[in-house]
Amino acid sequence: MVESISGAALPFDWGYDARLVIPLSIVLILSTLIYRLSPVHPLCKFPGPLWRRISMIGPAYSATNGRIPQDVRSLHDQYGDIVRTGPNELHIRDPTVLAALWSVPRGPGFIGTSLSRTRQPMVGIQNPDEHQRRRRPWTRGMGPVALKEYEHIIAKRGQQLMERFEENKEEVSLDQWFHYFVFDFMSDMAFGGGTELLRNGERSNPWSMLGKSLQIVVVFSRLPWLGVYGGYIPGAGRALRALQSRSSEFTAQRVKRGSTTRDLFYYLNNEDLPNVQPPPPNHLIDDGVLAIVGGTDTTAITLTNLFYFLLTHPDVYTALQGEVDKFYPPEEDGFNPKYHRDMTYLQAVINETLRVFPPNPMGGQRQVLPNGPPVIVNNLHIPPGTVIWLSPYTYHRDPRSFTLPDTFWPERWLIASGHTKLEDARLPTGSTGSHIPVEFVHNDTAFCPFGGGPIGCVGKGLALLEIRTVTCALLQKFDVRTRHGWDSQEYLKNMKTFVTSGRRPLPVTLTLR
Ligand code: HEM
Repeated sequence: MVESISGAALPFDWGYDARLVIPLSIVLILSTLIYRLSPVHPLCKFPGPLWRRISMIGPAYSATNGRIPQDVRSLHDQYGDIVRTGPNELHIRDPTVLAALWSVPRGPGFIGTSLSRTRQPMVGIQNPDEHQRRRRPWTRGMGPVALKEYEHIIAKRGQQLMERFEENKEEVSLDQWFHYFVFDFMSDMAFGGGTELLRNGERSNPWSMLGKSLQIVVVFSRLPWLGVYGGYIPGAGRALRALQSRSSEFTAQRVKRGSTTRDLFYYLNNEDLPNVQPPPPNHLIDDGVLAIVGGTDTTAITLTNLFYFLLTHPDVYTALQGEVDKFYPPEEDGFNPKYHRDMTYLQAVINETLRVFPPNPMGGQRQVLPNGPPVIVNNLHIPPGTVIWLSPYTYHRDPRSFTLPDTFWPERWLIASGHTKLEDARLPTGSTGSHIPVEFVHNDTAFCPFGGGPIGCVGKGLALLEIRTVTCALLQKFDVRTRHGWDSQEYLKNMKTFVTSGRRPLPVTLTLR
């Protein structure tokens, strides 16, 4: 019989002296801390705040303030391009190594957010071969042939959006309607139907649990082991379980119904390859959640930010309206994407919106394989097991890559692509001089709102198609004006990033053109 610390006899023999538990734990914790601070730790040569080297608990807690991108940018300004932000974590803001680092495999953050070590959507799979296998149907489902099929769904839902705009034109909350549009479109596109937010409003939203518990999600993504235990706490993963169960319902209905159109599940379920076995149901359910989580907020936030910039930069609005009117006069079908590729100013405005406000400001986490070789790029040597972050926000706001990085200036894209000469380009809104006051720099490699490499955003083409179509159709049909009394500064206040950069209200009035 062994005694407990309080001296009472324990009911069974654990095979060791229980009085040693506390002292041994203290020794273990202290030796771990000393190791993490010591010159023998593999990341010792990288600078960073002392408290971040000790444990991930502090950084995970500080991430709940919703200001991770801004905080990381300050750390880079203080410590340089490579900062040790955790015992085993680096943030890297060096465009010369970025292209190579995109091929580092996925990091462990999704283990925490999906509350499971074993069950992961495609985006969370760390093993590169398995990830590549799971990504194949996604690549088919997001390729040019598939996108062509989705054009009519965008047009149908886009038409419905314009009708709602017309009915509510006195006061329209653009952010809200863009969210309704992306959810209805994504449900049609992924599952062949299932939501009617454009018709019935938010109360009918079967995905309303999305966006809940974001502060917990961000903590679990920094402390994956806690996420795994968190999964056992009743209530902790309620939003995730609800998402899975909703996706499970939608998936079951969709698989039972079979494909009526070539939707995303047509590819994810291998219906396009009759000789190939369909994947296990859990893969389909998790990838259904991924389509909703990855493909809705990001696109709606970009559309809202784009119109925020148009409304606060009247010269840009006028220039874009001119281009839309040239390609989509009233008699043209505003939902037909046939002119998109010629609309250089539209693309410049979209790029600039994504540069200043990337909807996923921290991008996708990476980890050098723990049992593999180190990653060596130029003079940078990253030891096995190191978690790395390549934050689009910090790359996009680096003056070495982009002139006046905090300024919204779509013309920079036209200058960089040779469509406009620097001396002929319109200056940023509100400029007083006759030329930009600094040397023009533009580094395309540092532009990464969709991440990059073999695990970069698979939905980029679809997102751009949606954004271009809705922008053209809206500007073709309506004049958009801010609601009287709206304070544009309010939009910038309380911008909080947990996973995405969050949704902010954009109230406008619309007038039929
Ligand atoms: C403006 C809109 C969007 C932005 C800014 C965006 C951004 C991103 C980023 C930063 C990543 C991580 C990439 C990396 O780790 O390198 C990602 C991954 C992903 N995105 Fe998007 N995304 C957008 C729209 C979409 C859409 C419409 C879909 C369609 C369902 C989608 C599906 C995915 C998927 C499935 C992944 C995981 C890819 C993988 O693990 O292989 N995204 N996205």
